[in-house]
Amino acid sequence: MSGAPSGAPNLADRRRGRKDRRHGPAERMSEASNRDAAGSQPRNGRHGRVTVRDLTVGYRERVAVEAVSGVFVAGSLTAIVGANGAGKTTLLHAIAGLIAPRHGSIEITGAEVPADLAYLPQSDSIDRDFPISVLEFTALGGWARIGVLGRVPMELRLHAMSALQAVGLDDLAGRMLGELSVGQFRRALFARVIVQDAAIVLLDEPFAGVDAATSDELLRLMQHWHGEGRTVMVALHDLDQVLAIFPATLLLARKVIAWGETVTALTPEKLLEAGLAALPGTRARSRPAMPSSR
Ligand SMILES: Nc1ncnc2c1ncn2[C@@H]1O[C@H](COP(=O)(O)OP(=O)(O)OP(=O)(O)O)[C@@H](O)[C@H]1O
Repeated sequence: MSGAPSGAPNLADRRRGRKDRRHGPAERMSEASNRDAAGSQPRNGRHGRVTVRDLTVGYRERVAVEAVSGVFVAGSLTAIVGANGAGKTTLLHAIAGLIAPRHGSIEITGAEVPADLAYLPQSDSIDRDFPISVLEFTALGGWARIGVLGRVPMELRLHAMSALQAVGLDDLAGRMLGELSVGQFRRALFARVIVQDAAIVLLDEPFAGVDAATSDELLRLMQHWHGEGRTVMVALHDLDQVLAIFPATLLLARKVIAWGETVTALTPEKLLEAGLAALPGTRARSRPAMPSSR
């Protein structure tokens, strides 16, 4: 990954020759339109492909994600966009295996989960009071290689240090995690993802609340991961950023409003349907409420 060691050297070998050849209804529905501008042929032997079939996820009586079907093709870079409460985090949680589907399924092929799936949560959902240094936190990205209770081997410490360098945080490696600012903590989260070296990367609002320079650097890092052939999904709110950078977009309002090439997914009509104001220069009329949960 960017400026850092490429991580577990045996991952590419493990993935080699694991092309997915399945073609069910979910694939037919969205795969063609979901191919990104860089082409959907993953590079570096990475083939993480996520197929979502009729997925419904909820919390008690509330349905947060309903009947979602589609494919995140290997090597794609997809923005997941929607109003507050649209189900973006819930979908990412379901893909990461943190919440079980109520109905439907998620199939991940070409990658060994959970080790090959990196999830960067919203920063405010992490307890930062845990007594751990920035370096140790970053090294946790390699948990699959060391085991949760194992000692951090020197090779992994070096890898974590190198990842901290890549995000400009090496000077703070010895600091306690709780002492970092919001932007520094976000960089540490990205460093942890670098160490994990996963084929599938899920980012939940990774650029929220950071300054423009930090946001630009982290965006470049994310684009680099995409360039390496990883499958990257990002929940975010900045539509200008989505239009400028993301080849594919999933527009969500509990259900799928649109899923495909960004320029065709983010039309004024579809944005309004999703409860979002239309982009500047487009004809925004009213702003309908989010469809209510059952
Ligand atoms: N732990 C939970 N328990 C109960 N309901 C929840 C829980 N987490 C989310 N929800 C509900 O599920 C729906 C989807 O929430 P989710 O966090 O996935 O939306 P989101 O699109 O990520 O929103 P935001 O942009 O505000 O982060 C919302 O109605 C929310 O209130």
